[in-house]
Amino acid sequence: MQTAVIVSPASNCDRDAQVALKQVTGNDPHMVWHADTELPPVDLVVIPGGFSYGDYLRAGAMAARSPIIREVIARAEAGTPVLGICNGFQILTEAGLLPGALLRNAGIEFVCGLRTLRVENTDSPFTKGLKHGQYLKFPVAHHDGNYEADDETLDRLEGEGRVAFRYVEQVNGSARNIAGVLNKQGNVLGMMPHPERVISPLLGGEDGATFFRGLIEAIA
Ligand SMILES: NC(=O)CC[C@H](N)C(=O)O
Repeated sequence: MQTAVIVSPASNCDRDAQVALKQVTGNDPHMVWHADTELPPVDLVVIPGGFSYGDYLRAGAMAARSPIIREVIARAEAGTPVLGICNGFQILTEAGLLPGALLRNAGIEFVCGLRTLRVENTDSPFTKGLKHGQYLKFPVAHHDGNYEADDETLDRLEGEGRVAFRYVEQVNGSARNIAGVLNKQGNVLGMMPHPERVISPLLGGEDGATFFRGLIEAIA
């Protein structure tokens, strides 16, 4: 099992993603710089959290135009699973791989801490190992996590089962408490909460390890 983590200037969860992937796959992921134009053959691409390009213009807007993202889009279209966490989710919407946008949190404040999510989809590689209605506790840490899309898009996402995770309480103003969404094919997931930060009791929880184990088993 080979994986890749995309690293941009001011990514800050790339090391966490690297450690989580090593823990579940046994292999070191390829750390791929944003300016690279090619990805090695991999079974999974992770775009980690952070403040790529200082969140300049809009969070994720500049990283979405990085050379490597053209290759990520090509892989996603060819069916490779792509996971965007927090800033990675922002990059995926800015790159057009996922619908909607991540706006400034309602209330303007940076939100930080463990939040509970409910699993809403079990029909994608990312969620196959989970149970519908299962609760997961993942940390959030963002100022632009307020997921918005027009009503037609939101209804379509709901109707097609593409809401992967929902917060059980209001966290940042997100429409319908959406915490994570899938693309139509189910091989691209964007989520604001951070599973890579809870992969051991030493880090305050193991729900992230459960998430990554399920994902790796689904694509093995
Ligand atoms: N943890 C992160 O990835 C932070 C995401 C982001 N740039 C924000 O604060 O909205």
